[in-house]
Amino acid sequence: MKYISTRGKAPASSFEQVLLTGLAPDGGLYVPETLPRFSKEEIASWAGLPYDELAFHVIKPFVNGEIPDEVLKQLITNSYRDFSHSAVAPMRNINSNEWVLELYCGPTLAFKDFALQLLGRLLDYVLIRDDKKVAVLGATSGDTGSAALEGCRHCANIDLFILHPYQRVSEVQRRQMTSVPGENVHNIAIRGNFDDCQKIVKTAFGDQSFLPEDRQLVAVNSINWARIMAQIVYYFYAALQVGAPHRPVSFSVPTGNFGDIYAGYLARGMGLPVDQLVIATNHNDILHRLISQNDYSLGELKASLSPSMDIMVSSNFERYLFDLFDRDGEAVEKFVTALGETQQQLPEALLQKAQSLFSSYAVDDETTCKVIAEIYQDTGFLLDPHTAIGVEAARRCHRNPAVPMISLATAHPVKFADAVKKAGLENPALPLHMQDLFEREERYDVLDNDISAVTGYMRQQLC
Ligand SMILES: Cc1ncc(COP(=O)(O)O)c(C=O)c1O
Ligand SMILES: N[C@@H](CCOP(=O)(O)O)C(=O)O
Repeated sequence: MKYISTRGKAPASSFEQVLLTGLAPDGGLYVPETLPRFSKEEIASWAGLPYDELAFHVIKPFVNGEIPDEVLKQLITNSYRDFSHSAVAPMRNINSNEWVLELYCGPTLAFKDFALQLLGRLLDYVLIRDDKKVAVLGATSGDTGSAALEGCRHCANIDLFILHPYQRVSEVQRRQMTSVPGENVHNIAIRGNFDDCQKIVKTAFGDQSFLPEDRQLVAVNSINWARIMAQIVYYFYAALQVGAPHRPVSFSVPTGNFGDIYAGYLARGMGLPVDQLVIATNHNDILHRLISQNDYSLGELKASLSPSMDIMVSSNFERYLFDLFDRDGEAVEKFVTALGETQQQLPEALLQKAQSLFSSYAVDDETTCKVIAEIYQDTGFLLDPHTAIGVEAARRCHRNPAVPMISLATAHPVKFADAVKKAGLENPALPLHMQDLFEREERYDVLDNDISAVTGYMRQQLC
């Protein structure tokens, strides 16, 4: 298996090459040249497998033998060993055919742990084997940051630089990142929003001349293919529990950078019978506007009660566009680089194609809180605001009630006290391993929204 760029101008790369980078040299994102496809019988034979065993089957074709099977198996098993629930990703029924997939049983209480626990181990293995040192550079709206630090902080060959938007993440999210000890951990608060942080990261990948000679940048955001690869697994895991592959299944996914829902799109391409994928957004609704009104234009990024989804420039949408545009890299580049300059529209036939799989819905803060309160009252289950948006969008968009609808629960409510309080409910207690979070020392620096401020800072720390 080779990986190619969505802009069509970069040489094909191996798994190890895409693991150890971020963007392709032409500014595009890597995708597999061809997607592995599993037969119905093969998928059916995985019913009842423990999470890690299923993950090995799904992930193996993407690694292409570049890591020996036995090693890969062990890295996967170790990644999910310490999750707080034996099912790793437990499923909960909230109404007749409505399900919630709990993806927050990892160490940092968000779905990011599924990929970043594995990414940290894959990097550690490859870097030690090849005797290489790298600098990880990531942007976070709150959850990727702590999951990346937790996944990679033990790797001696990695220095970690995580940018978060100053005063725009929740207090628990900030403390989870800024209280991580270690000489190799560098938290930077940027005076700007998440899109600003992500732009700095992408610009730095494009010109790495600021790094010492023996270093290269590696991404921990979902621009790194390995992130997406690991996130495909739980779509299979959940679907198998409600009767797939013998019946279709739908998913509702709280969406920001489009990584999570893109993983669901790939699961479908690999043979999982997915009927509907619901794009659930907060008022930063560029993707909802595109799907519902064919309006792909930047609006003002406004803070919400679901801060992790305060994103407008949705990185992985480019990967989907690459397929939608029949893998025409030039057309993709033209479409995505015009964002911000003009209002972009899809040709009608392509919009209809997108709409045949994707539905979308945007949920405001008030409704988010109402849903948190209602679901708690009806089921005793406390949702975080991102999950509440997914559940509401699922209810609004579910086309066929006979098809199970699974909403992805992407974070634990304890991370978002503001929303829980505004819903009139009490915030749950922090889990045992985070009990002293509010007493831990915090370390971070605040920098202007300026690429040279960040690259200068990184150079100073690395030299
Ligand atoms: C809790 C939570 N939910 C949903 C999302 C959206 O996921 P994606 O960016 O993959 O669309 C994020 C962050 O991206 C998140 O942290
Ligand atoms: N919501 C994310 C934003 C970054 O998304 P990623 O999936 O590309 O890492 C966060 O919490 O940081």
